[in-house]
Amino acid sequence: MIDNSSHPRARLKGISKSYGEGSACQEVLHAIDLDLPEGSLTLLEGPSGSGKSTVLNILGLLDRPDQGEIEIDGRIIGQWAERKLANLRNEEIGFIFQSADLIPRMTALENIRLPLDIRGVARKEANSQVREILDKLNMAELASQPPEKLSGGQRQRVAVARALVTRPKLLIADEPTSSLDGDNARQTASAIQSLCHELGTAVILATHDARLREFADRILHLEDGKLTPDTVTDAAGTA
Ligand SMILES: Nc1ncnc2c1ncn2[C@@H]1O[C@H](COP(=O)(O)OP(=O)(O)OP(=O)(O)O)[C@@H](O)[C@H]1O
Repeated sequence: MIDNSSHPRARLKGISKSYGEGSACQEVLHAIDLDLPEGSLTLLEGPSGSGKSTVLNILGLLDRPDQGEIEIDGRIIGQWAERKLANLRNEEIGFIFQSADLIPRMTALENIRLPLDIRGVARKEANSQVREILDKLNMAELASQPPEKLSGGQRQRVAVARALVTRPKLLIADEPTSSLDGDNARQTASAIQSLCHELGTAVILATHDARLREFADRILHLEDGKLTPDTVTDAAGTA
């Protein structure tokens, strides 16, 4: 059940981040605020170098901000130790990158099952969870195929399933469709959208790909260190 009355799945408050020192210092993010509600897909657009990956790395607890607060499902992260960050990341955050990075010599089913195997989920239960997610993505017939027998789009949808099989609270997707053609990009975005709505996962997806706009619940634009609602969707009242 989606309950937007409670705290968002992830929240950034007053986040600033600079790289370099002295005269080479460049402020990439300036006092960014961002809420990612349960079961919603937020598209993050912005020119190359505007800091989209930096936002995702901070949300994914892979990088620390210079200033500001990160909140994941109501917990303020503050100065948590690396081990605690790694645990939270493994248990509650899923990642999808430009390349699917599936393990060769393992079938699609085994690749998707890997995060469940690592958690020690019993084989029968894990297989049934994988089959459930493959069914939802209309990919059941691909379960026994190794990555080299899959198309680029199918591989990326396997990566989507692998990222979501553990039902993370937050999904971070960095340019997940940039290597795909139109149909495959749309099918991958559609897979992310339908699973995030169904599982209640908050998704943030950074992209240059305007084809993905139709799948977004909200579009944000990052430029000059600031995050603003996209003017078109804002005017339509959906941002
Ligand atoms: N580890 C780092 N050290 C120094 N500078 C960095 C580092 N990471 C990012 N930057 C700089 O910060 C700026 C933002 O980079 P970032 O990768 O977040 O942008 P982006 O919007 O994701 O770009 P793209 O769309 O090209 O992937 C760039 O100028 C980049 O060179």
